[in-house]
Amino acid sequence: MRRRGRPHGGRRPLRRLQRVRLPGVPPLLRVRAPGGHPELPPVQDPLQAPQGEPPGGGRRGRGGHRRPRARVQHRRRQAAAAAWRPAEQPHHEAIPLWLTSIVCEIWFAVSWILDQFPKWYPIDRETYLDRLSLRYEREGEPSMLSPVDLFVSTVDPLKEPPLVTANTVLSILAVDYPVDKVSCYVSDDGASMLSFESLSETAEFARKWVPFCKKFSIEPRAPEFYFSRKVDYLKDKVQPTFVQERRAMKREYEEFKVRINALVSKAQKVPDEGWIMKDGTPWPGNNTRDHPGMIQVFLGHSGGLDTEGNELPRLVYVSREKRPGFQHHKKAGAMNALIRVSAVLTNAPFMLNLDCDHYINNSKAIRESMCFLMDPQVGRKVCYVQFPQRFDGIDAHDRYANRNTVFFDINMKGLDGIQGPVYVGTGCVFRRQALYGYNPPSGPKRPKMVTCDCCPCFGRKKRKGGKDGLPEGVADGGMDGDKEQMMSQMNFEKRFGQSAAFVTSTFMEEGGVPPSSSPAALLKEAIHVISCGYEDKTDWGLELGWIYGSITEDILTGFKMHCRGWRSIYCMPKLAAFKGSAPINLSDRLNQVLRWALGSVEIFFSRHSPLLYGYKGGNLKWLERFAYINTTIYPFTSLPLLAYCTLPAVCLLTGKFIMPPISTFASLFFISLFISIFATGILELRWSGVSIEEWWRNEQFWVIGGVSAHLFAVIQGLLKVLAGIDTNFTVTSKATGDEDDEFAELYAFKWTTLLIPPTTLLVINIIGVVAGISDAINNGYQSWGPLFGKLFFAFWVIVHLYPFLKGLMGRQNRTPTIVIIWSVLLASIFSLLWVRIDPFTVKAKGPDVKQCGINC
Ligand SMILES: O=c1ccn([C@@H]2O[C@H](COP(=O)(O)OP(=O)(O)O[C@H]3O[C@H](CO)[C@@H](O)[C@H](O)[C@H]3O)[C@@H](O)[C@H]2O)c(=O)[nH]1
Ligand SMILES: [Mn+2]
Repeated sequence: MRRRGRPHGGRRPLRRLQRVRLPGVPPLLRVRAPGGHPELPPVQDPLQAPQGEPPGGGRRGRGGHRRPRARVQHRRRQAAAAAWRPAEQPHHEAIPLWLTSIVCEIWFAVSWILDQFPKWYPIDRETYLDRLSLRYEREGEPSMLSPVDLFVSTVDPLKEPPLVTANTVLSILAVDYPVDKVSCYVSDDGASMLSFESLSETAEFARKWVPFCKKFSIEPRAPEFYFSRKVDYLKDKVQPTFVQERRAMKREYEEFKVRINALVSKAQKVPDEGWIMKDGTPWPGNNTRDHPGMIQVFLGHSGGLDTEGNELPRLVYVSREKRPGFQHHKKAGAMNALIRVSAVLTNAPFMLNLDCDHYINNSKAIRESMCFLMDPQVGRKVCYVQFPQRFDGIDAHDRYANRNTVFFDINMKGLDGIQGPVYVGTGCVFRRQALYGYNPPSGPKRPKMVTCDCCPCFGRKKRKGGKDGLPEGVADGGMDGDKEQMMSQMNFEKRFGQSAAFVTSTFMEEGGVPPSSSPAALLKEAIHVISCGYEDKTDWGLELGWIYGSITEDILTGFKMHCRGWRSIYCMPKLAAFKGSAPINLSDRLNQVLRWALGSVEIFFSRHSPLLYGYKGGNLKWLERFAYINTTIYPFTSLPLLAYCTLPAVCLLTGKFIMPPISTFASLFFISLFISIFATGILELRWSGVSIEEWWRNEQFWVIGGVSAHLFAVIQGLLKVLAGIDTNFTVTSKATGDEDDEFAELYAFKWTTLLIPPTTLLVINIIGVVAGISDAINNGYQSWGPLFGKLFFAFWVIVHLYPFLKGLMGRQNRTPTIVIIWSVLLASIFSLLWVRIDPFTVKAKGPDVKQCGINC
C-alpha cells in the first residue's frame, strides 16, 4: 500500500479549503481534527497496528448498519495469538481443534486489518450557517440557495403506520428553507389508498402546522415528537400567545390523529368490490401488483396557502406502475422512479432521501448540507452529504446495539478522512448529476470565478429567476470538456430512457424545468417516466441512479460514485439532523441485520464486488476500497466465529485444550498485547465520544448477529449465487410511538429460525461450564488450573450472548423466576449425571497431564 497516499489523500483538499476566504465572506465550513488537535488524530504507526483493535464496527451494524462490524476483543487477542501459536507444538490429540482455531485466527486477523485501516484518519467538521445566509440570502435579493427535492419511501402502511409517514412529511413541509425551493415526493410502493388518503389529510393539516412551527421556531417539526418531548416549553419563549397557540395546536394534532386512525381502522378490511375513492371511482391500485402509475400533486403554488397566507412546499404522491412480469427492484426501483418524476416536475439540483420513519429533527438540516454542496471549493466534487442515523424509542441500555454508534461515530468519521462515508440509505443529500452516472468535474478545485465578493461563487452565471425562483433554460454551468464530449457521443435516450423531457432535464445542471411547459404536459410525462417498462434496455440501476442487484442498494449506490472519483461528506450537526425508529425487538432486529448482511453478500458475489471492481479508473482510494471490502465481506466472519464459540464448549466437554501452557515470555507478550489493545481502544473511544457501554453492546451484538443473522446471510447468499433463489426485502415494522407501554415491543417474542444457532451455543457452553466445574470438583484441586483457561473462553461466549439470553427470557419481571428455577434444576441434574457418567475422560488410561490438560 502506498503509504504516502494514505492519510493525506483525504485531508489535503479539505485543509486547503480552510484557507480560502472570499473578501468579506468567510468559508462555510471548516475541518478540524477530533478534539481540536489537528495533529492528534489517532493515526497509528502501521507497524503497531496489528496490536490495536478498534472497538467493533458494524454497520449499520448500517452501520452495524451495516456494516462492517468487526472486532471482538477476543478476536483481537486471538488474532495476535495466531502469530505465535503455529510455532508451538500442539497437543496431538487436539490437532483438529488446534487447526480450526488457527484458521479462524488468521481470518480474524485479516478482517481486523480491513476494519482497522480505514479508521486511521477520522475528521470532524463544522458548518457556518450564518455564512451560508450571508452568501446566498442577501437582503433585498431573491434567495440564491439551491432547490432541493425530498424523497420519502413507503411500501406497507400496516408495517409503516401512516402516522409515522405523516410526521416525516410534516417535518419536511415545515423545514427551515425557502418554501419555493422545497418539494416533497412520497413514493408509495404499496399502491395503498390508505397512504394516499392519509397524505391528503396530512397536506390539509400542514396548512396549520407549518405556520405554527415557523412562527415559534419550534424543534423538532414532527408533531408527534414535538408534543411528546418532556421539556419545559415555556422556557425561552417570549411570545405571549405561545402557550395558548401551542395548546390549540396540540388539540388540532390530536384531531388529526383521530382522522388518521379512523382511516387506518377503515383500511383493515378490504371491501369485496375493492377500494372506492371519495369521488366514487374505484382506486386504481386495488391490485397492488398490477396497477397503473399514479401521481397527485398537493399544495405548492397552485395548491392554496397556509393559514397565515403563505405558500407551502409542493407535496407529490407517486406510486409507480407495477405489472406482473416486470422486476420492480424494491426500494432502489422506487427511488429511481422518484428521480425521474422529480426531474420532470421540479428538477432540483439536489435531493434528500428519507425512509418513511426518518423525520427531520433539525429544521436546518438542508442548510447544513448546502454548506458543503454549495461550497465553491469542495462542492463540485461532492456527490452526497451523509448524516448519521439517530434513533428515538430505543431502550435505555440499547440491548441490541440499535444505535450503532461505533459505526456512526467511529467508522464513518474515519471514512470521511479518506474519500467519504458510505451511503446508508437515508438522511443523505445527493447531487443530482452524480446520480446520473457522470464523473466528478475535473480540473482545479478552485473555480476561476471566485474573485470578488459580489459574486455568489457557485456557477450561477446564467441564472434568471424563473416564476418560482428556479433558474430557467439550459445552464452552461461549467460543463466540462469530457462531459460535453460524452454528450455528443452518447445516445441519451438509450442511456436515460425514452422521455425527451427527462433527457432535456439532465442537461440542466442547475435544475429547473423549461418555463414553457404546461403543468398538464409535465404530469403526462411524469406518468410516462414511472411506467414499469421505462427502464428496459437503459442504464437505470446499472450505471444510473440507485443501483440494482442488492437489497442493500445504498452501499452499492455509494460505492459506484466513489469508484467514479466522487467524494462524499459526513455531516454531524450538534442537534441530530434526522431521527428514525429502529427495531428493538430481538427477532425484528436479527431480521434487519440478516437483510443487511445478505445485501453485503450479494454485492460481494456480484460484478460490483469491491475486491474486483473499479480498478480501471483508479479513482477509488485504497483505504476506501478496504472499507468497502470490509462492508461486503463481514458476514463471512460468522463461520470462524461460529467455530470459535463452539470450541470452548468442545474443550470443556472433551477435556482437550487448544492453548499450550504459556511460558513467561509468552505471557509477557500477551500482557503487552493487551495493554496496547486497551490503549488504542481507549483512544478511539476518547476521540469519538462513544461510551464504553455502547462499545460493549456493539461487541456483544457482533457476536449475536454473527452466529445468527450473518450465518444465514452467507447461506442464503450462496443459494442465490448457486441456485438463483431470489432474496426479498422484508420491511422492518415501525412502532407508532403512541403505545401505552413504550417497550412492550422489546419483550415481544417472535419465533424465527435465526434464534437456533445462538441458543445452541449458549446451551452447550453453559453445559460445558457446568461439566467442567463438576469434573474439577470430582477430581480434586490440582485440576483447577487448566480448567480456568477453558472456563474463561466459555464465559467469553456466554457474556457476549447475554443480551440474547435476556431476549429469549422475555420481560424480566415475569418469566425469569421460572426460567431460573428450570436452569438451576437442569444444571444440577446435569452436573450430577456428569460426575457419575463422565463420558469423555478415559480414566483407564491413567494420568497424562500433558496430553489432555486436565489431571484425570
Ligand atoms: O420494496 C420496497 C421496500 C422498501 N422500501 C422502503 O425502504 C425503506 C427502508 O426499509 P426498512 O425496512 O425501514 O429498512 P431498515 O433496515 O430500517 O433500513 C436501512 O437499510 C436499508 C437497506 O437494507 C436502507 O434502504 C434504508 O435506507 C436504511 O435505513 C422504507 O422507507 C421502505 O418503505 C420501498 O420503498 N420499497
Ligand atoms: Mn428503518
